Amino acid sequence: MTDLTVSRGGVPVLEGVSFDLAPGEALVLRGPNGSGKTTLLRTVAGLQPAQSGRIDGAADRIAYAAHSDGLKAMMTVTENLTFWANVFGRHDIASALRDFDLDRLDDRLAGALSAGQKRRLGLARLMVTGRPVWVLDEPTVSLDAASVALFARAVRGHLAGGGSAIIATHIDLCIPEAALLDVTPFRAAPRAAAHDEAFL
Ligand SMILES: Nc1ncnc2c1ncn2[C@@H]1O[C@H](COP(=O)(O)OP(=O)(O)OP(=O)(O)O)[C@@H](O)[C@H]1O
Repeated sequence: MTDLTVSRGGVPVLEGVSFDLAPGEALVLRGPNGSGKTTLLRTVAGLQPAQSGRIDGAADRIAYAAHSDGLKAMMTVTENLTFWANVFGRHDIASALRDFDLDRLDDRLAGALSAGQKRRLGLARLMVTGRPVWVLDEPTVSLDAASVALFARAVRGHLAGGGSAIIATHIDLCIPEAALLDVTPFRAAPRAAAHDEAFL
């Protein structure tokens, strides 16, 4: 990513953000609430255009996990993972079930899972996509300490297999391979237009 400016509602949020992410590398985004981490991740994932700058090598390589778990409530755990695997032309869900400790919940409806179990299933979806770049927004919300450790292990396994990850989080994930990027210095200066919209 080179010299990116990202915006919300037409107002620049972060300016001049550049970073590289090679296979096997992870980047943890830090910054206070409202500083622009979600906006940056959504832009990198191609869900919204960059205001300026360049994003190379991201298209079709990213699996994005947002704040919501993106589950089908009336499908079982197995059916949800199978659905996502098939969307990405893949079939193996066994390792995702195992790595996120979902084996014993495999035939439960997603709508009947606890918040932390739903989150584990939402994250397990990443594994079945086969996509090399994981873009994750606050992935550990609702997770207990044991599940955070499961998640960190899954990320490290992904990195060891040549994958990469960009993760916005407020907690220490204990992923020693990860570099940190504090977005605070890249916050856009307040624009006159943002304050002059007196008639909105
Ligand atoms: N539609 C919009 N128009 C203008 N500003 C917006 C709009 N949506 C969000 N914002 C602002 O953009 C800024 C960046 O929000 P963003 O969600 O990227 O922050 P964040 O770093 O992910 O925060 P958090 O840690 O709370 O999740 C915030 O100040 C937010 O209020």
